Amino acid sequence: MQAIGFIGAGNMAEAIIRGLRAVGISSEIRVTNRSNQEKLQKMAEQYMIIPSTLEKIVKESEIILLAVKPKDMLGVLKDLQKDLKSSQLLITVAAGIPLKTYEMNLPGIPVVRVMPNTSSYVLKSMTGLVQGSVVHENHKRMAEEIFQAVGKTLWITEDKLNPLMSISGSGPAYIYLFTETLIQAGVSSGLSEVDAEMLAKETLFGASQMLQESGKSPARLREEVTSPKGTTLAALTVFWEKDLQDIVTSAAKACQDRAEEMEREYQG
Ligand SMILES: NC(=O)C1=CN([C@@H]2O[C@H](COP(=O)(O)OP(=O)(O)OC[C@H]3O[C@@H](n4cnc5c(N)ncnc54)[C@H](O)[C@@H]3O)[C@@H](O)[C@H]2O)C=CC1
Ligand SMILES: O=C(O)[C@@H]1CCC=N1
Repeated sequence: MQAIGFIGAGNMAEAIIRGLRAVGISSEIRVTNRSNQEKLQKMAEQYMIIPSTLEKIVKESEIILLAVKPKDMLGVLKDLQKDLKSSQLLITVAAGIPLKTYEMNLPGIPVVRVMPNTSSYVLKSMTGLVQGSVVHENHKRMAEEIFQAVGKTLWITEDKLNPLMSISGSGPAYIYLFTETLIQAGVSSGLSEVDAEMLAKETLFGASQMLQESGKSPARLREEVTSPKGTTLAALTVFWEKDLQDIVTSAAKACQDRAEEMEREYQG
């Protein structure tokens, strides 16, 4: 894999870098971070990254991966305008910034817009990828190589990226919230916090593995837990009566609406 430079060393950058090193990718990885230089030093020790500056990253990386918050992106694009070359590939993980913003600010530079998730950390990301207008097959292969190393990938069109984000990009947070509420339910029923946490987490791990390995659909797996007139049915009936489907659909829609709002804000 070519030399990669990360601009931004937050949660998402660390998850990807950790994943790349975990699968044995030994390419040069340069990283710059505006805040928290201690974190950069720690990452140098843990993942053999080279703490760097934006200027050096532009000089020495074939792939530049933008991992700053959307509000900081326009500033970074301005900083990149002078020295970036069309032989370099730009990959952005930012939510809510359309491809045209990158292409207007950096004409002629190939850009791939991606939406991974933080499970890159454990090589289980689900990453959506969208190709920009000057992206060739070799650029697609370069982007795919990074994200296939840290999980599964799916090429889609840009109009589907916000729907994808509302499922797999933000989705881990929904699962963590559900886990938190399950732990709290256990505590409310009299279990200790420690026991409730172990029960909820192990249940989530087991169910995830069943989804992955059993070859059965989620509906079929649910039915196998649910005895007629039994305890599970009593619990599921509460989810249905309170319209869990409506809650989840509305949450995914809110996620997409916010992304669209950001896209209007950041299209400059
Ligand atoms: N956290 C997540 O689950 C996901 C995040 N994303 C996207 O990833 C991007 C980063 O998100 P997080 O890692 O969660 O944010 P974060 O806040 O943890 O990290 C961003 C980092 O960028 C640094 N930074 C800001 N401006 C900079 C500059 N000019 N030069 C160098 N470093 C700079 C900050 O100091 C910070 O450490 C966002 O655009 C977000 O939309 C995408 C998918 C999932
Ligand atoms: O919350 C956010 O905006 C980012 C995008 C997907 C996950 N986290």
